[in-house]
Amino acid sequence: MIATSGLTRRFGAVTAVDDLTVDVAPGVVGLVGANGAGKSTLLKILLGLLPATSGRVSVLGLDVATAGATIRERVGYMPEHDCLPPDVSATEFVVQMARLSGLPKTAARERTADTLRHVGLYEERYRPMGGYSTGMRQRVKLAQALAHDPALVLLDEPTNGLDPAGRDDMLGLIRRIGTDFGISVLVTSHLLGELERVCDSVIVIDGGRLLRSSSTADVTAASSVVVVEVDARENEVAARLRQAGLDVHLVGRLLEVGLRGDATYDLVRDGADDLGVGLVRMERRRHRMAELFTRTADEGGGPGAA
Ligand SMILES: Nc1ncnc2c1ncn2[C@@H]1O[C@H](COP(=O)(O)OP(=O)(O)OP(=O)(O)O)[C@@H](O)[C@H]1O
Repeated sequence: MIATSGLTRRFGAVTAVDDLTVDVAPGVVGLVGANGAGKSTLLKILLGLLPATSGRVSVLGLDVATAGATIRERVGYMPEHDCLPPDVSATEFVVQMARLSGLPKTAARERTADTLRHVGLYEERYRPMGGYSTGMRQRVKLAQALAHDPALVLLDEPTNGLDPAGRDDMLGLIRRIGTDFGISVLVTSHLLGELERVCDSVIVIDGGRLLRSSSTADVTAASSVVVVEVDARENEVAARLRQAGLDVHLVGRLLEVGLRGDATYDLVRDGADDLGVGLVRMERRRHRMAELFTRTADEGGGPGAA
């Protein structure tokens, strides 16, 4: 979907993107980095809006240096900053953007209605955007990126300024762009935790340099720890399970039990039952990407994962 080789972009003394070589497969891909890491600069280079200082980049198999206009026909872009005219409605705006992308009038109207419905804007779509909440504005920005049915969308910090419920909605929408419509997504955020929930893979950059590029499934594979929560007397349950030959650590009120095959689950259930204690939760822990990247940061001075 995207390939860069030795990509570098300097602004005077600042190197915003520094010798970046990365191959991005189709799917929903996260690009994470602290503020100033070079994410927006990279997106603008991918769109052919900003020339690289050196190195090569291709998007959808096309060379950005020579095929910028063709790439922009097939790629949607949601910029980070607010860019919506306050005195027009979402419908008028998205129709206009779709027409600028080359759709005929009727097709532009139809696509606009579909896309605005998809992002969850209904009767509000006829009101001037100046009165919209941040969440509604982010949805319009997303809709205009999708209006011309692109093969790939580049989303720059789409959860910025949203409250937790708004973030969840936006992350759900992003996931569905990939799964329901088969459109590849490159989405940036400074929060790794939110990207791991919706992305097939994540690229981490810091100071314009590649720190890591990994598939989410590889990183978040199941660990060998079963987390157990009981409704009382966790110390006694822990002792009981140790007697049964299991490794148990008490962390606050939770028991972390080392997995020894499927029999572990039966031993935990029986142990709690013997003591007359209720079992609230028993689940195999999954690694979180943040753990891995925090270790990387400790070793190499990269960004803290949130
Ligand atoms: N047009 C420009 N002129 C000068 N310096 C710039 C320009 N654009 C970006 N930079 C610098 O390049 C570095 C990377 O900026 P960039 O906006 O790409 O980071 P980012 O990861 O997108 O962060 P943010 O989320 O804060 O926008 C920063 O140090 C920034 O100040």
